[in-house]
Amino acid sequence: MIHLTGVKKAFNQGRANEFWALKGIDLHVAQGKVTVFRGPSGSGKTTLLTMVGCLARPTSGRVKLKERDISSLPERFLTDIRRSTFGFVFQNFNLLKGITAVENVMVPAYPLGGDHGALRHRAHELLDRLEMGPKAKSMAEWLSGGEAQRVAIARALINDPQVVIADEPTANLDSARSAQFLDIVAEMKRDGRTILMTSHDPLVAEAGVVDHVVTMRDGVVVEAR
Ligand SMILES: Nc1ncnc2c1ncn2[C@@H]1O[C@H](COP(=O)(O)OP(=O)(O)OP(=O)(O)O)[C@@H](O)[C@H]1O
Repeated sequence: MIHLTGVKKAFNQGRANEFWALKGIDLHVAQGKVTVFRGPSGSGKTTLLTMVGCLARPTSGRVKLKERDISSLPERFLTDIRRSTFGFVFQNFNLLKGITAVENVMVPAYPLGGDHGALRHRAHELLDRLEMGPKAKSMAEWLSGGEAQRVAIARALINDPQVVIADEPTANLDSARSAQFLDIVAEMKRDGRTILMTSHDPLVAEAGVVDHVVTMRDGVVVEAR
């Protein structure tokens, strides 16, 4: 589904502090599978996810999504593809403060227009599925880490994405909540979604729901299984 060929990414290119975070990645991500990226801090996992999720462009190399080369598309096309194809769960969940949980879930759907009432209904349904119904009207800043995470997951799913990308999703969770998160991953997989996540947590890499583990070091893939 997603093919990376020779993907390199430099930060501060041409300056004294030039740094190559990715040094040539070849990778194939199959549809409907769960892939975990692991490796030491600074090995390039997050940078790679930003390439795959069209959040940034490679310095060189190609990213193909369903046979379409997306690495060279202009920003406005990338924005559309990002919105229609990917859902993101960021490490600190990045919920907007001052608005409720359900309003946070609705935010990524606003640019697509559509009926506000139907959208609110869908957002409530997603929160119910994640057992967050009772907290739907809580302000984001009142939520615990595990609750905020489930709101972030509901938000990632609001546009019915084919691919869900999660950066260190269990970093702020205890073991019970991490296990609960993996159950949610299993459900997303059953729904046919492709899931990509980074994790330092061995429990995540070894979980039964995970199909592929990609190990990175110093901007290259050292093992893929
Ligand atoms: N915007 C940036 N400008 C300069 N350097 C950057 C930038 N973003 C990332 N880097 C560098 O690129 C390298 C890879 O970063 P990345 O966040 O991809 O690593 P990671 O494997 O996800 O690490 P962690 O496990 O700590 O999240 C790091 O050395 C980082 O300092």
